[in-house]
Amino acid sequence: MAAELSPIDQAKFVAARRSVDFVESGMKLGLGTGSTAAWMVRCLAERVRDDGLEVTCVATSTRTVDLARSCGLKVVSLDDVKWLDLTIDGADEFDQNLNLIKGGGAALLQEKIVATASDRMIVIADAAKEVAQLGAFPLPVEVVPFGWQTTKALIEETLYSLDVLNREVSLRMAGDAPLRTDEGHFLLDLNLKRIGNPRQLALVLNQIPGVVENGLFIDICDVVVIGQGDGRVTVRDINSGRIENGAVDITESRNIFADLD
Ligand SMILES: O=C[C@H](O)[C@H](O)[C@H](O)COP(=O)(O)O
Repeated sequence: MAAELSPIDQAKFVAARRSVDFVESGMKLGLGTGSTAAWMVRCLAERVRDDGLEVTCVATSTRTVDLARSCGLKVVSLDDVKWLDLTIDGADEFDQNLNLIKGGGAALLQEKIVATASDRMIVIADAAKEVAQLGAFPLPVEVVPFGWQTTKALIEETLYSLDVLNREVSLRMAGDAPLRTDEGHFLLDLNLKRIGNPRQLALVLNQIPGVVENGLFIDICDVVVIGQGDGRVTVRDINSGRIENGAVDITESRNIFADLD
């Protein structure tokens, strides 16, 4: 129920609710992963039900596949459709250029493949995710399990050569064992505090043997929808420079089953 939601969850709902206004019937859609994306999946399912929209969805994690199907959405594989009209996803941080850190929910690899295969990517976020400089959120890097400690050492060496001052690298755990992504890989979280040159870092990380992908999304996001706990919402389009302010009725979240992950 909306009255029981924290302001941050209300803000996530607001961004998610506004984002599904961009969906048109016939679209092929990428569905992100995480608590904000989970709201979006529910809002989308409501539009499909109430407005008769017909959409085909590709999900970015097994969690999102399960949620979308349980909401009655049609989910296919990316290989079934190959290209998408629009992807809507959350983020851990975004800057003024709409470059992102993603992967806090361990889904960065499929998220980056799906977003890159989309004509447009919309990021949905609460206002606290906006930063002047990326890096306060530890940067997730997906690595193959084979020789992961060597890969970690190579990452640390690379950070040193780039003069990155803060370079704590830790293996993400799930209880007593390393967390496995949907693709069976491990995740290293790079606590860098500040990322001076995200474009350069994204490129050099992916050149290290054993690195599968990193959580920096550079020049991928087109639009950010920023929600606030009181219902205010801002839509910012990086290509047109257009900024639109509006509001969402937060009581609408009562109609949506709020099984947040
Ligand atoms: O791997 C997970 C994703 O990149 C999420 O979109 C990101 O962590 C944001 O998640 P949330 O909406 O739960 O803050």
